[in-house]
Amino acid sequence: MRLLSLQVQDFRNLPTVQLAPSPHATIAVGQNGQGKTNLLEALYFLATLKPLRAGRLSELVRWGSQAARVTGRFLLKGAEREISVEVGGGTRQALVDGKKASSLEDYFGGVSVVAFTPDDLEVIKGGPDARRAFLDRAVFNRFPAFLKESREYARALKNRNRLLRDGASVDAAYLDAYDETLARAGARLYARRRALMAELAPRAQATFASIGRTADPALYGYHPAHLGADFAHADEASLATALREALSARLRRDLDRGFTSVGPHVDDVSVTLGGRSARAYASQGQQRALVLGWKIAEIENLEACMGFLPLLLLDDVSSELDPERNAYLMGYLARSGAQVFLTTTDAGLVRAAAASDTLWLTVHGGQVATEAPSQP
Ligand SMILES: Nc1ncnc2c1ncn2[C@@H]1O[C@H](COP(=O)(O)OP(=O)(O)OP(=O)(O)O)[C@@H](O)[C@H]1O
Repeated sequence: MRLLSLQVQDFRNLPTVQLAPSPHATIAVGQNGQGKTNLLEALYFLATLKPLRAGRLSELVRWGSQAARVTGRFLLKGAEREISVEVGGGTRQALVDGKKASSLEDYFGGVSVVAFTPDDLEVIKGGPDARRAFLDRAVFNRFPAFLKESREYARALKNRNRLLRDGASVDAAYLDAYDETLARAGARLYARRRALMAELAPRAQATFASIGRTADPALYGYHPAHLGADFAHADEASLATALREALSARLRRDLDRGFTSVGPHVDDVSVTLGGRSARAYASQGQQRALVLGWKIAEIENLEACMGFLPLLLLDDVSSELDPERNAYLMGYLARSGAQVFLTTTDAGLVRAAAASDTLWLTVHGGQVATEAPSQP
């Protein structure tokens, strides 16, 4: 997979951007608040249809404009295709080769992206929802059908919660039918997440061992609390049965609260260092290394299992990592041959690692120029 060209219009503070990225590294340099992250966000939005950080779609449209548009021309399995996304009036429209996409599968068709931003530290420091979102992004990259499957689960959950809020008037038989649907959809999500973690955790643990500078091993795990010891081997039908039982066991409580308290939507990923919670005990630098281990594992895993490297977006990562880990990351990226977009406020941090075919961009006040920053 390779991005051949990118066009951005009225996305955040970027009025117009048109560029042909390097097949390897494209490095955007600029002071704080100039639009570097916005450029990465435009790419992320194109590749996922999800904002990287905005809560609402309307935040993506340049102030004073009606709509934003991002278009990318990709080389995918030897064929070129163009995908575009338009946002306006709070909705988004996905286009393939200029026509409305017939389905999300048609739109994505092999485009995948892995982003690494300073906010990713939330995966260690933040709550379960941040880790779940992180896990699900990786699952979606690995198993594109997961997008549809997680939507089905979200729909079933919404319906059940609506019913629970009706409280005493709920017909038990009616609720049973909802539980059946929810348990089946939930079991699929468990199985997808479990499969991804089985591939990814050993790789992430190995990467951490080489960058963590500690004898303590890292462990990344996914094990929903109510699913018992045989979660690792249970088939999907057994997972659905277990979830159904958990839903029944908590029905009273759920009716009181008006929402469903068990299922993939409340799961967590555990990250431990030397057997202790990384959130409570790992240093800031170790936490960064734990996230870096995960990201590199994700890239390696996609290449091994899907046969292509994702597009990599690295936002201001060089200032987050110490020189040794930074050198490790740059070395890894150069060896991997991945197509990378990288932002930095200080070109000096990445100049030494930049190959001769690097495309340098200078970002200033939303204007993106294809020129190298001057050497100090
Ligand atoms: N919808 C929008 N319309 C216009 N400008 C916006 C919009 N959303 C954000 N901005 C502006 O974009 C700028 C921030 O850009 P961005 O986050 O890309 O900065 P950056 O270059 O990555 O900076 P840093 O190095 O601080 O992370 C801010 O000036 C902000 O006001």
